[in-house]
Amino acid sequence: MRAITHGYGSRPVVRDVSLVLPPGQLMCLLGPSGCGKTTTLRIAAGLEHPWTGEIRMGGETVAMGAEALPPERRHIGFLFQDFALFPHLTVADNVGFGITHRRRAERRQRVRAALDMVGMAEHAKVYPHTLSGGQQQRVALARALAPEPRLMLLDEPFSGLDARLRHQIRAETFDVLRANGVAAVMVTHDPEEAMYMADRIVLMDQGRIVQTGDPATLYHQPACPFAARFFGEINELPARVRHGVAETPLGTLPAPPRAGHRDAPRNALAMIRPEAFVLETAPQGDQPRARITAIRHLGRFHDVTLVIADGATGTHLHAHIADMPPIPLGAEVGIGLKPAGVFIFPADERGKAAVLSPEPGSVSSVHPAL
Ligand SMILES: Nc1ncnc2c1ncn2[C@@H]1O[C@H](COP(=O)(O)OP(=O)(O)OP(=O)(O)O)[C@@H](O)[C@H]1O
Repeated sequence: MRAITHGYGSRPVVRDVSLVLPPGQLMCLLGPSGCGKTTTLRIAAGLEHPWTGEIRMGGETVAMGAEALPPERRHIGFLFQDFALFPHLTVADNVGFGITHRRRAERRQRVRAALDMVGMAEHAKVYPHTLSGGQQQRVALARALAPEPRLMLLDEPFSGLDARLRHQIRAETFDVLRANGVAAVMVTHDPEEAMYMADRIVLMDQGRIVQTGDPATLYHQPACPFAARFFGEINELPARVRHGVAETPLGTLPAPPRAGHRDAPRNALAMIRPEAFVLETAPQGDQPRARITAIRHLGRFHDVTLVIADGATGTHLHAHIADMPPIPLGAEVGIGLKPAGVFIFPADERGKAAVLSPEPGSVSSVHPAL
């Protein structure tokens, strides 16, 4: 997909999007509601004709300008949230629905193979209403895979399922796609789901691609404040950068060149993931300090609220501490930071507006844009 722009009426909702999906890989389009994920998927499917740009599949141009191959000739499988199986057809007939043009013996063999893939072969003769939600989802996956598509498109396929089933079905879907080497593009607004499923995540905002990369890159090297915020709660502090060093309320931190390497100090934003904090019970010398005002045990870690003396009200920060030392509420601790969870951005980068705290010097941790 190259330089695709598309919209509804005169309003563009997908802007200059280019994507490359290597064979057998799973790509997730991730972003907040309305950012253009589904429209991008529909363009790939041939359900929307892009205003501009080109789409190629396996070396063949399937859309360019007014010329476009219809969806049924693109050899694409679909799995959407409302995967509606046909209630009056058996499981086997549902799965065979998209391959009725093939010879009978071949069709039977494909249906059998597709049901085997998802572990539903023994349910071939029953009707969908006798199956659980998870089983129905497996049948829908088998139906999508039966025609041996060269590409699978999945749009929030697990969002109708409750949390436990969702985890199970997404793991099964991932295994089936992987085992069969099926290339797939999946739309989700859930960063955790994208990180679980994707070889490559494409993060979108307002119709544009913000960042593309493997899950670790997006989490550990966010390209902008929006990308940093999208993957979870993050603390935000004002900073001033000069000569590659950021002055923050938590002391000086190294800053990348683009955050400010000129002589004149530049306003910047320091973003700190909660898990980047290290608490020192015996602060040393001029080490930055904070007071502990709340400790909540959340299973895998403690959520610790810290207040640093910064302005009249102090600044609240949230730390996630896996091995919580025995520290009483109200104690003062030294603050250390693991560099991998600290990002410094120029204050004028995208997302600047959200940098401002609701009240001067108050809560500066921000929840993901879900
Ligand atoms: N058929 C349509 N006609 C007019 N506007 C549309 C149509 N489909 C989508 N839009 C608008 O285009 C924008 C992008 O929608 P799209 O469904 O692609 O986003 P999305 O990222 O998939 O969001 P969601 O997760 O909420 O589905 C939204 O503002 C949406 O309201």
